[in-house]
Amino acid sequence: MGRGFWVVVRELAGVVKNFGARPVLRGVDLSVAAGEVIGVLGTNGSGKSTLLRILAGVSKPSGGTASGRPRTGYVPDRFPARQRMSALSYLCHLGRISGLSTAEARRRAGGWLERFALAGGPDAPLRDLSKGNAQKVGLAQALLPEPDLLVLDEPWSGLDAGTRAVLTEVVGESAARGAAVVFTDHRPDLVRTTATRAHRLVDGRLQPLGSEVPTCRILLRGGTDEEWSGVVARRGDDVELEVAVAEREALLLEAIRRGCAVISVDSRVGR
Ligand SMILES: Nc1ncnc2c1ncn2[C@@H]1O[C@H](COP(=O)(O)OP(=O)(O)OP(=O)(O)O)[C@@H](O)[C@H]1O
Repeated sequence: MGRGFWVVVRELAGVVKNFGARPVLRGVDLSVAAGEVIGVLGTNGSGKSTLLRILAGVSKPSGGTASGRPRTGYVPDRFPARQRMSALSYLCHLGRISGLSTAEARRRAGGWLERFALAGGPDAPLRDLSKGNAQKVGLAQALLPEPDLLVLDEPWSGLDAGTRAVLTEVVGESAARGAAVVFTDHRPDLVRTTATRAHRLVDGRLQPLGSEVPTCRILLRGGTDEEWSGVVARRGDDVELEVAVAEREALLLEAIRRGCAVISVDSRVGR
């Protein structure tokens, strides 16, 4: 794989993904070039993980094309690490599968676990790891083969402050050595500061950040059990929605119809 800016490592053209009759991606075009860091924002259920699975090559589009076969490291939104084996043994095993010698796999795996400060050390059994520590092993397995494309699904979530900073450094270093990085997150500020290019996934399509319609956040409490679209977060009885400013009045009327209390309407727009 050639290195350097504008070498496209992976390209999605008109990618559609349906689950049953339900379209989640409706025509996504995305060129991913070596050395760039692409951030993807989107509300819960907007299809970010679906998009990243297709980019990582672990899921096939229902329509359109996904081309390029870079060496890929992928961190899914939930890292499944239920095995009895230690973090180090697990990573060494994956390293050998990806073609590394045992000694090299051990050296790299140990290095990543130390850098991410895995609690319990490299011999900690996978199934005993907390969510954040399992996430560190997930990151280490993705970084192990020095991928040309790093696909990270909400990689900062669940990490402590120190490890979040290390991960930000690692993303920068990966791009500097010529890897492409694509990540998702829910925080527009983090996406803006970390990515060289940022998008928002809306209605199954990618929009460059900044070109999207202005939105506002509305916090509702209680009401009927009907599903909302545009959910950003749920806390107990509270649901936080992000909606286009143009739809604000209609949504507030709907909230009243459903018997919800309107706790706040955040007037910051265009995020
Ligand atoms: N394997 C599947 N089968 C059926 N529906 C699915 C499957 N995977 C995802 N979906 C649906 O596709 C939609 C998009 O899901 P996805 O996980 O991609 O969203 P997301 O933007 O990553 O959400 P979140 O921010 O909550 O992680 C959701 O409605 C989800 O229920």
